[in-house]
Amino acid sequence: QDIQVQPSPRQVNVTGKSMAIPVAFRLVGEQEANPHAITLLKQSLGDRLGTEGFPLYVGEKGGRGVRGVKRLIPDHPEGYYLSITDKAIMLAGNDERGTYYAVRTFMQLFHEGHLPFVEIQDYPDVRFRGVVEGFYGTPWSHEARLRQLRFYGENKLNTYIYGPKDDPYHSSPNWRKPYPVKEAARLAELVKVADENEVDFVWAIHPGLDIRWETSDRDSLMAKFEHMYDLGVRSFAVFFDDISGEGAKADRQVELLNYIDDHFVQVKPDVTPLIVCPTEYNKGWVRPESGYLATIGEKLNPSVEVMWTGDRVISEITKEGVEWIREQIKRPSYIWWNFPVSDYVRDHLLLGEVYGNGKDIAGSISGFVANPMEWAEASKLAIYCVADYTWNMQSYDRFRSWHRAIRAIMPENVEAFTVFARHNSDLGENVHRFRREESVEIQPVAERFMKGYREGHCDERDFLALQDEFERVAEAADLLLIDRENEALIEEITPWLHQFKILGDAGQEVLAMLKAGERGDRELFLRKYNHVKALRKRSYELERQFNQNPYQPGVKTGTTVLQPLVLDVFTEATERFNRQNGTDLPLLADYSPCKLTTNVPQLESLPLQVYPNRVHLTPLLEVVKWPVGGYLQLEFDDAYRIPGTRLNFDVKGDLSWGVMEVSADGETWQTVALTRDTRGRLNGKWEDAPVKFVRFTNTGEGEQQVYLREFYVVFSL
Ligand SMILES: CCCCNC1=N[C@@H]2[C@@H](O)[C@H](O)[C@@H](CO)O[C@@H]2S1
Repeated sequence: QDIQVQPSPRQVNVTGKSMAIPVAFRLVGEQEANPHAITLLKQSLGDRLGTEGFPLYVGEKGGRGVRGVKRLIPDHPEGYYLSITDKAIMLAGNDERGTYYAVRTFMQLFHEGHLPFVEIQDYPDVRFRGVVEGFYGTPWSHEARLRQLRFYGENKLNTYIYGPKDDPYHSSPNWRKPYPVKEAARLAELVKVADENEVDFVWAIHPGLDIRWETSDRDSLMAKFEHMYDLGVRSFAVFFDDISGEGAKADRQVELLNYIDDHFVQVKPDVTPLIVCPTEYNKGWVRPESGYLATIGEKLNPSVEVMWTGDRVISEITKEGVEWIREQIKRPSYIWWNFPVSDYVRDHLLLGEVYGNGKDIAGSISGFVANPMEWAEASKLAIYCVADYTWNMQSYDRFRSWHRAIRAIMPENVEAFTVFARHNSDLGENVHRFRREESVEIQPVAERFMKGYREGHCDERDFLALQDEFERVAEAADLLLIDRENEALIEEITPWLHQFKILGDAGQEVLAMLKAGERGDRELFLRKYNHVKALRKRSYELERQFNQNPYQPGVKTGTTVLQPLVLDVFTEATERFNRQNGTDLPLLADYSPCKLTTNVPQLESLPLQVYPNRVHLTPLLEVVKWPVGGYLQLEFDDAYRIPGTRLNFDVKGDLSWGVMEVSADGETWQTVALTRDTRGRLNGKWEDAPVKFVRFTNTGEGEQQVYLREFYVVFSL
């Protein structure tokens, strides 16, 4: 079909003919139709809309204006029937939202002064579709949220769940308190703009960190919901994720949730179904012996929606997986998809395609919301694709959707943003071992070229292809840095654009270095060598200056193919030069003086943040279950003194179950005395003979549940 509608409609019949856009439309049905749909029509048709001209019928099934097409309207929530003929235009919704969506589709049919004669019957696969602002880190700004809600209206997403972990009035300590006046007014404005864009604004509460199972806290929660209801909120959620202890008890949670459902949701005339985030929210964390999910499945009111992230915290959603959980909770699950969220790989941007989820899962889920990055505008790439996928799964095409998302978000710089997004999509090593494709087109060329170069021949065609790619990288960075069409987006990604420019330059220069080496041109080789070293230093300085945070500070780009290629070519060319000229030009420092071993499942692939004299474990956001005998060990490349070490597990009790030890040989160990400071952190040091190993072990009687807030070791020769 030559018409481009986002998301892809279900059933489209085009006749191939079209008509010039009428100069005037006679609007029929204005009084009865969804007012937001009428407002949208007026915005897009302006003064062409009036009481004279080409007939334009709009309204919900049963309305006078659309009486004739009643049986053509799909009988599904949010469904609509649209037809354009040389006689009239019909925009007929199965319900109010359907009418609104018919208008959204209609607005996309205007093309070069013409309207195609077309008949569309359309409705969404998934009932609740949208975004959950549920990440750790800087919550989105008010302006960013307003832009998001309008974006959801354009893309037929009907749900925005407000649940930023770092909002103290959403979570502890102030979930019991009403919002201060200013914040309350902003939330009220968000609700209003959400309504205008036919988006349910779902306000979530996260009480589990300190909730007491008494009527006083239950009443506090009900009062808070009433306060939010007064602000205009009509959709509510309770999050019990990422907690341990009292708050994690299933029967207590169910008792509270059923109470809220019975005494609030079901008694209010206009509140949508309650949504809950269970504590066991992915299959990897299910403990059958706990009976947690069984309690939810059997005792929680069937009208309550239960969220689920899949087989793991970060995972692709499969038919098998959603059918499994459906059995457990005795209802379809409401998917919280942890993509493009990057709060566990904060130095990376996730701008790649949306793929890996089944196209056959619609029958077993009630909702699908994406948890985005703290970078609101940059998250729109994935959100656009999720809108397409959840509306019409069968016809979803990951590349087509991604490419149309880029055109929608950066119409003036499609090529440049495509290059940038293509090389900023993988996460790198991370604790969840979740990876995404990156640099897919150039990867085979890079691999083949490097293999050939190592074997002594440099394939000219591949060389030129790589050179061309690095030139495009450098060009894209500069074009985007001066882009003014989407300033909010450029502001978010500027650190990564600077890093991308350096990568493009470095790529071209290492290839020039290689050529100079092949030609035996020492002087040129040394010039290029020094330039690459300088670029590398600038790259490190960017890393230290931008996007600083306690988790993954810094700015990474092209980490899966392009950066390793630059490093490989540089290393190979420099080693050859040193051999040919008897020189000892240093290589680029990229080794790590320390490696981690552990038998704690959740810590297995935990990346380390290595600095000149300190090594940090990447803090974790989730609760870590630390089994008896569980240990975490750092092995250094040399023997060092340990002037300081610090750990913070954010647990209330003492840490008598744990012991910190050091060793020179990995055989004999000495205990390090730890002292607790005023903020509950445990500090220690080892001033005796230098050691190569530092480890922490649970020598207690039972499994411990801790937060890995901070764990670092200062080492020095
Ligand atoms: C079933 C839905 C509950 C999901 N709750 C989650 N909480 C955390 C989120 O705040 C994080 O952004 C996410 C990614 O780190 O991990 C988990 S996913």
